[in-house]
Amino acid sequence: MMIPFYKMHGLGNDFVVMDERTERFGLTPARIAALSDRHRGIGCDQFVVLRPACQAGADVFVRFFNADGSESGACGNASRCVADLLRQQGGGASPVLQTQAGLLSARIDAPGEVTVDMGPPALGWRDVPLAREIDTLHLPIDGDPAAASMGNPHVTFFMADQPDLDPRAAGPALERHPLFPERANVGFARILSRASLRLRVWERGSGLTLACGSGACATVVNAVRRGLVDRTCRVDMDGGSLTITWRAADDHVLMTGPAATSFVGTVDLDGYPS
Ligand SMILES: N[C@@H](CCC[C@H](N)C(=O)O)C(=O)O
Repeated sequence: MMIPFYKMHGLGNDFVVMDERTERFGLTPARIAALSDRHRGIGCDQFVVLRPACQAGADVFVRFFNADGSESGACGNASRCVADLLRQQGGGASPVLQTQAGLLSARIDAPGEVTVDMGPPALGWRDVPLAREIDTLHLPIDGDPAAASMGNPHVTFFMADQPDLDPRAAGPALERHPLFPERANVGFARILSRASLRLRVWERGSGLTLACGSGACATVVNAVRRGLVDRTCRVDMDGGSLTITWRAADDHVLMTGPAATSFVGTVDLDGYPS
């Protein structure tokens, strides 16, 4: 069965997008993991499935899966890509995405340049979630990280005056630290100024990526909570930069950055586990 797919990326955080709005393709976690494999499949950090929206006001229902087949409630970079894909397909300038984390309003600023309202962060220990009641601003882990949810769990380490740390060293163990019952995305941030920071992220279920949109949002939220940056902050990642604004008026986090289509292809699903 030959199935079309879109290969897209946001700052090098790359996605396979499959459109199940008219037909289902039997995309089990095992099949998604096999298709996401960079050696034996198409290859991607996240696998994105489009379904018909079932909530009033939404244009499409979007589900995000990591390369290991696990599902995530949010993916910032893929949200910008889906908004831009809808534009390419003739949609309007303000698409609304239904996600597991709620409705996300997007704005096409220019072709391939998108702002997504990622909604308010969730800062309670049950929201992240953490395994027990702890102040999310100071977790009892070496390095004094902070935690926040942007629809998915993030922990942020602020690395004072250190050269870029390789997240592959500490990331895997921290992702599965007993404090995080649903695992966590692990960010290593270095403050550059009141309006900019450097970030590398070890992603739950995918490993080191070139950029992480929800991670950029969570990091700015945690940096503002610690009094380290202003509410609008540029986040420089290996693949490029995003602008994040944590709006005081309504607590929403806005993420602005690029969305790109690499190529469109077809794949024979019969060769993959069901
Ligand atoms: N790359 C993403 C985040 C993807 C999901 C994450 N790995 C998770 O499991 O929560 C982004 O751009 O936000």
